This record gives sequence, structure tokens and C-alpha cells, in this order.
Amino acid sequence: MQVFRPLLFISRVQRFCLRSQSVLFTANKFNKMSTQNRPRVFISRRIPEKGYALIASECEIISWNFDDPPPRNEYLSTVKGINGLFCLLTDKIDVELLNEAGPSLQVVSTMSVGYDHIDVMECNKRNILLGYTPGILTNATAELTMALLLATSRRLKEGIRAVQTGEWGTWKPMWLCGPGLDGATVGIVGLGRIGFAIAKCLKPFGVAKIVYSGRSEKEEAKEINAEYKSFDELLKISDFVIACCALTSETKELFNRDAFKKMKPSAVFINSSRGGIVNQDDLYKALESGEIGAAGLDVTSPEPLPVDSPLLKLDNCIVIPHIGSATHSTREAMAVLAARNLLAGLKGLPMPCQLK
Ligand SMILES: O=C(O)C(=O)CO
Repeated sequence: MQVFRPLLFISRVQRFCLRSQSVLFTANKFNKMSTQNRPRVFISRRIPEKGYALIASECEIISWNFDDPPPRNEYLSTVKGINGLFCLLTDKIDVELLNEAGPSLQVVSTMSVGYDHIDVMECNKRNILLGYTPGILTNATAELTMALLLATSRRLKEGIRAVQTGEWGTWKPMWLCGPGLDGATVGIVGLGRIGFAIAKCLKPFGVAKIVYSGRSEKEEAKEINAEYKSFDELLKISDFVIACCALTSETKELFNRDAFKKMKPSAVFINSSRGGIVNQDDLYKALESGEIGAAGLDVTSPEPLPVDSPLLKLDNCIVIPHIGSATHSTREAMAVLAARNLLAGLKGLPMPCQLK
């Protein structure tokens, strides 16, 4: 596997080297793998090796081999004339980028189940095939959601801090108590794959009732004894509200002042979907005023959440950095599936997971 850097990229990389020493040490990872007459593919980040190797076996690769994204202007100039794009959920695939890529672009494959970063209509208009990675990150995301729910309701942030600061005195009957899942009503907003997997994880904790809301009732909800409710009713009766819906124009800031007002004052709100479904100012006010009990967020808007965000100052809010799918095997499987989608699309074959 021959790796070289064309002059065009060396000059760009040199500009980065001036700005950041850590980039200097890794700058040679911004590379181009050339083989003649193969489809040209841009991989916009450092990805698990198995996914990269699959693409490398059939394509000419230009890759941005860093964990952080390329600056937008670099991204735009690099996609010119490519046939395939391997992107991440943080990459905005919009009209501007598609115009820069030009008519050669046949396939966009995202290493994510979410696709709110892609202008799907515009890709459809241009006959650009879209691949995504549903299914394989379901269990990892459900597992992390459970971890976040437990950490939030059982006040682990305050507990860990108390140990570290010496605030932990003697065992106190009334100290650091929180709501338990045993006997609770849990509301799942969006009973898709991930919502369903979370419901299954909840069962052994002795929850009394699982309710869900969404566009329509789901046949498979019977399997987990989950009851369909209107969104408002779910908010009213749930001790825990778990947001599992995709970000769409309908769900944008669905969790706002009105929604938080309808929840119980003791309610624990968990979001492992997308930050955009929450109005964060309203969430802060609801948490700060005691309108709801606590919140656990794996996703925020923007990401990363600025360190001066008032949410981070609250004891009753735990924020973690969008790590729902972050297990070794899941991330590898996502990269491999995204690579397979890309290769199939480039060959005009059915993709394992095409977004229609
Ligand atoms: O795949 C996605 O959409 C994610 O959010 C990864 O955790």
C-alpha cells in the first residue's frame, strides 16, 4: 500500500502545522492512496482500520487522517471530482458541498444511523446514492442510555465529586437519594430500534410501566408490554422520559418550555438521540427552577457543548460527549458497513443499508 502526499495537500498541511504542533506530528496522515482507474473516494476522518482497508482494496483514497474534521474550506476543495464520500455525522452534506463535489459524486456513505446532517432531498435530486448504518449500533446506544439514566437518577456526578473533595462524611440516611427504576413509569419518545432496545434493558429493573409516543402505534410494542400514549400524556405520567426520536423538522426542539412544564417535578429526562430535539435554554430553566428533577444528555447542541454552558454548572445535569455507539466492536462494525455501502453504491449494486 503506497502512501504519498501530493503537493496540493502538502501546502495545506503546512498551514496547519503553523497553527498546531499536535497536527504537525500527524500531518503525514493526510494522504492520498493512488491506484489508477479506480473510483476516487474521500474519507473525511481517521476511521477503524477494517473499514479503511475495505475501501482501499478497490478505490483511490484521499483521506483526512485526523480525529477532528478538516476545516470546511479544505473539505470543500478536497471533494472536487470525487466519486464517493465516506462521511461522519458531524459533516454537513449540503448543496454547497454537493456543488463543489460536482456531477462525479455517485455515493455518500455516512458512518452513522442518523442522517440529519445530509440534505437527503438534494442527494435524491442529483441521483446520489446514500448509505447509512442502522441496526449495528442499537445495543451499544441502548447500553449507554441505560448508563446515563442510572448515573443521572442515582446522582453519580455529585457522589463522585463528594468522594474526590472530601465532602463524603459519614453514611447519612437522607444523602444523595434519587428516584429508582423499581415501580417507575418510563416514557420512551420514539420507539424505533434504539427505543425498543432500551425498553428491553429496562425490564429487569422492575419498572411498573413502559409507555411510548411517536407518529403511530407499533405492533412490536406488544412484545414489551408498552402502551401507546400521546406525547402530552406520556410527559404527564412518566417518572423517566427518554428521548429516542430522530431529529427532523417535526422533532426540532420538541422538548421545550411547554414540554418540560408538563413533566413531573421529579422527572428525569434523558437524551441520547440528537441535541437539536431539545431547547437547551428551556431545559436549563426547567432544571434550575426544579420544574423537572434531572437530565442526562449524551448529545447537545452544539457539540462540543461550550465549557461555559450553564448546564454544566448544575448538579442535576450530567452531560457526556456523544458516546452512545462508542464500543470498539460497534465503531468497527459501523466503519465496515459504511465501507460496504460505499463500495456497493459505486459498483451500482444494492447497498447493504441504503437510505431511500
Ligand atoms: O450513528 C449515529 O447517528 C450516532 O449518533 C452515533 O452514536
